[in-house]
Amino acid sequence: MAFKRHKIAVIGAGHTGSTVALMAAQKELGDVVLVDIPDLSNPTKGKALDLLQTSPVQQFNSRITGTSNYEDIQDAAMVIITAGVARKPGMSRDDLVATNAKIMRSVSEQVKRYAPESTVLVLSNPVDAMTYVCYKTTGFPKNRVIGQSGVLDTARFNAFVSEELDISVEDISGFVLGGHGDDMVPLVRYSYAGGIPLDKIIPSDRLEAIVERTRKGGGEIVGLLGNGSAYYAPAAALVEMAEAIIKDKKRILPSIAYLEGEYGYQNIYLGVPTVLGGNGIESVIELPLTVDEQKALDHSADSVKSVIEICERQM
Ligand SMILES: NC(=O)C1=CN([C@@H]2O[C@H](COP(=O)(O)OP(=O)(O)OC[C@H]3O[C@@H](n4cnc5c(N)ncnc54)[C@H](O)[C@@H]3O)[C@@H](O)[C@H]2O)C=CC1
Ligand SMILES: O=C([O-])CC(=O)C(=O)O
Repeated sequence: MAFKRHKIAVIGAGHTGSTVALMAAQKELGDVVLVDIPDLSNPTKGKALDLLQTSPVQQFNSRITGTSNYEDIQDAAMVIITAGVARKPGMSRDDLVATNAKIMRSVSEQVKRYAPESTVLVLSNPVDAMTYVCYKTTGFPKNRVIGQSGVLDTARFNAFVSEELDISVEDISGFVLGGHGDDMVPLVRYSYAGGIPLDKIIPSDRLEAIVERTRKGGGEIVGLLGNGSAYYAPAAALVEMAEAIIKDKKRILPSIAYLEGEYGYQNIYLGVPTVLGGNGIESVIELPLTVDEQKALDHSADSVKSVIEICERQM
């Protein structure tokens, strides 16, 4: 049997979608099909053509095409959903729920129809609830519907620690649990620099400031950009998850996973440590939490549940 490149569909060709297309192609993870809603002109085709023309310079062989026709995602192995509106200064991610849940349902119906065997990564906010909507709409097994938050939140935490200590990002491994909101739970107790627990080398007030800045990391960028939200680091996070799955790497990465009893929760999508490989989420890793850590996680899960309830009333 001939070997073929994977097809990766990226739905939503805005800031994050087009950046994902470029980063995935640069890594030659597969041929990328960028999809967005039809327009009088054809910006999605135009973006894809521009992106493709970086390939001779950067020496990658992945193809990138643009379309507004879902038939073009037929049999994609992976679908990355970035479609939806982004928040503006003064808004929370949850303020996007009504608009983005509608978009997520219509996109997920197309994914179910044209790429029924795909593994889906969801980015659109509020992402824990949007991943739930995608799961319920596609009816795909839970291991194949996965949300992105923790890779990005951990990257922010690691970047701040690297700046604080003036040491390489390569040696820092932070750990963030919970929903992708300001009440997410960065767990200092499970965070290290070169194997050394962070609380041994960073004073507690500085560490608390880093935790707080991580929680509000998305909002900091929304405030600075003025008209939209972060996209380079979110795209890099999606591509790291996609690579772990496409190459069956079995990496331990945080994912937004459907929980059926893990950490004490049922029927919810929430950020937890997972093993990501060829079968998507191959397992959820449960860790012992202190009473205070569990309380913080419960608080975050309650916020996610209330947004999921809003979505369920619309479904
Ligand atoms: N989970 C996370 O960590 C992060 C989530 N986000 C979220 O990702 C989403 C996208 O952000 P950006 O790319 O910056 O926004 P953007 O506005 O640049 O791009 C969104 C694109 O989605 C398209 N779109 C809207 N409805 C569609 C539909 N029915 N079918 C196909 N495409 C459709 C729009 O035309 C637009 O091109 C937002 O909801 C944002 O809040 C962004 C960064 C991080
Ligand atoms: O903050 C936002 O609206 C976008 C996002 O989720 C992030 O950058 O973490």
